[in-house]
Amino acid sequence: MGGGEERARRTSGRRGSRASAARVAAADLVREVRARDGRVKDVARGSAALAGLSERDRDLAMRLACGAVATSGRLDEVMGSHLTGRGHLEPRVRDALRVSCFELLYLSTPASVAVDQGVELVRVRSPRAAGLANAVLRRVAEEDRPRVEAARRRLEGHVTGDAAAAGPAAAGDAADADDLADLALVSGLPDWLVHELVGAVGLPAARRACLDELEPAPVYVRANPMNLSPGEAPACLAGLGLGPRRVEDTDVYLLERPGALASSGLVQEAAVVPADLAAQLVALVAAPRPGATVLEVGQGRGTKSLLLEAAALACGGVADILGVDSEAFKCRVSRRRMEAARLSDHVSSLVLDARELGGKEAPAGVATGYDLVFVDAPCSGSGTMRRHPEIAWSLARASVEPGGPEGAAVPGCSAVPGCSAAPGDPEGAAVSGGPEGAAAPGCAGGLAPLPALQLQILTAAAARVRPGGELVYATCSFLPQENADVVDAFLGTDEGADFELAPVCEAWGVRRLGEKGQRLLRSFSDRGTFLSLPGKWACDLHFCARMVRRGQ
Ligand SMILES: C[S@@+](CC[C@H](N)C(=O)[O-])C[C@H]1O[C@@H](n2cnc3c(N)ncnc32)[C@H](O)[C@@H]1O
Repeated sequence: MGGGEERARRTSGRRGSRASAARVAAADLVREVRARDGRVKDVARGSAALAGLSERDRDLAMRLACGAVATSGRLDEVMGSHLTGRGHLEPRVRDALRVSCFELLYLSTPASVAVDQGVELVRVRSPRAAGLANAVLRRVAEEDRPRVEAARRRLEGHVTGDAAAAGPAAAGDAADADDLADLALVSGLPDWLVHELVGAVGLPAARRACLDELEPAPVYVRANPMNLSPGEAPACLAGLGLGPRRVEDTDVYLLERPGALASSGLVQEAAVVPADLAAQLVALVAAPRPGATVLEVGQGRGTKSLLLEAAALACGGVADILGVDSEAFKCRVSRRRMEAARLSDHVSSLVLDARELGGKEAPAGVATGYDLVFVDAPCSGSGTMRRHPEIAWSLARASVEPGGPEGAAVPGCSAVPGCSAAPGDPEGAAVSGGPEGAAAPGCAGGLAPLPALQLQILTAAAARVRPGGELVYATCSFLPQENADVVDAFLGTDEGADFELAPVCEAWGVRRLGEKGQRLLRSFSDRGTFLSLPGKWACDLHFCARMVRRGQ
């Protein structure tokens, strides 16, 4: 913070109030995310202001910063409607106003407190903008907050079956313009993503997802059997006060009080693997048998490798996994994690562009045929926006929808005009470089750039499945363009003609679950593929499809 801002902060308490440390930290985070075009979590990790706060204030600062980023476009629209004729907002003033506008619209803070704090927060940034902030925030409190509250009540009415609260549009599952407007207002998502969400999961599930969208994401863990026996996990988690709740009869636990997980050392020691329930279930669909050979494509920092091994170990023994990823630093992180997990003899990492996996000859270090090839594809991350709030308003529609405006694309489509930028992928859809001249085949064939890259990776990886072996394709996106469309396009290629779709519920790792776990999986399985939806268990939206290569 500059000296001017510090002076302004010291003198800001005109009527005895001053901006709270949590709100100042939130506005700092929002500014940093904008200035660095970064991710909230990465910026938060290095934030001294955040580190100096109490746990309660840190939680509030994170809630405000994540919310202000997740709803930024919606907040600008609301604020913009009260700014007409009032001139241009300096970016640092806009950052502070977004934080306060989010608090007014989406948190239960009394309006008078949120407005007063908002004015003081803006005064810290720019004393002369305090009057403008006062005028805008008062109108947001009087006009927009009641609109959001009413929309929320209607959505809750639909979800709980309270027809009086739901209002006249209660009947039927087809979304009309009022439904879409309510969903957009309550979730803060861009209109196009709301539209896509309803198309992908249906109106009832979209309502639940939109109601949850701005709540803190739940924390799920499962034990790494190499360091903590699954039988001892519940007592260990409960003893630390984490409030574990078992998900049906799986080995996955929801932590009802996850606050102490970070300081418990369990994650650093690789005793437990934190990952959303959806990711944990995808790993069960892809679970390798003990002793199986596995090629994991898009290994990233190794979370799924740990989950795949946990599933194999729970059934008697380790699998042999080779993970490939185009990002060298992720491979380094993954190797470190496997050492901590005592799995480095069984899981290795290779820096490789997966598009090089195709053809008769396998690249150096890669075997010719694997029992299982698991493609954890680079994707938009649209199913994980609760955890990665910057995705919602930075994801370029044209990167996932064919025929969109030029310029929104992913590297690897570089041979195709307009393919040069990257979408807002939490796990690096943006790959640097790529094999010489490797155009994404689908780019020219009607797929948008990101699905085209996914198809190219899936097709190349499929070449490494042995006859009779399995190919699992997964994304953390709900967009059909990245999911079923890619799988359908793959099955239509020469390589794909050798594969047939196999129901996820018949996967070995799923059949080994008890009745309740299998029922949970079945509830997420539509036409044989998997798409997780928020319901009894809050979770991200992930997709996976399982395919088997013909022959033995
Ligand atoms: C969804 S993330 C994988 C997450 C990872 N499996 C985990 O559980 O931590 C997709 C990964 O694909 C990698 N990736 C993107 N393009 C790639 C390519 N052409 N070849 C190999 N990996 C790629 C990204 O670096 C990213 O780590």
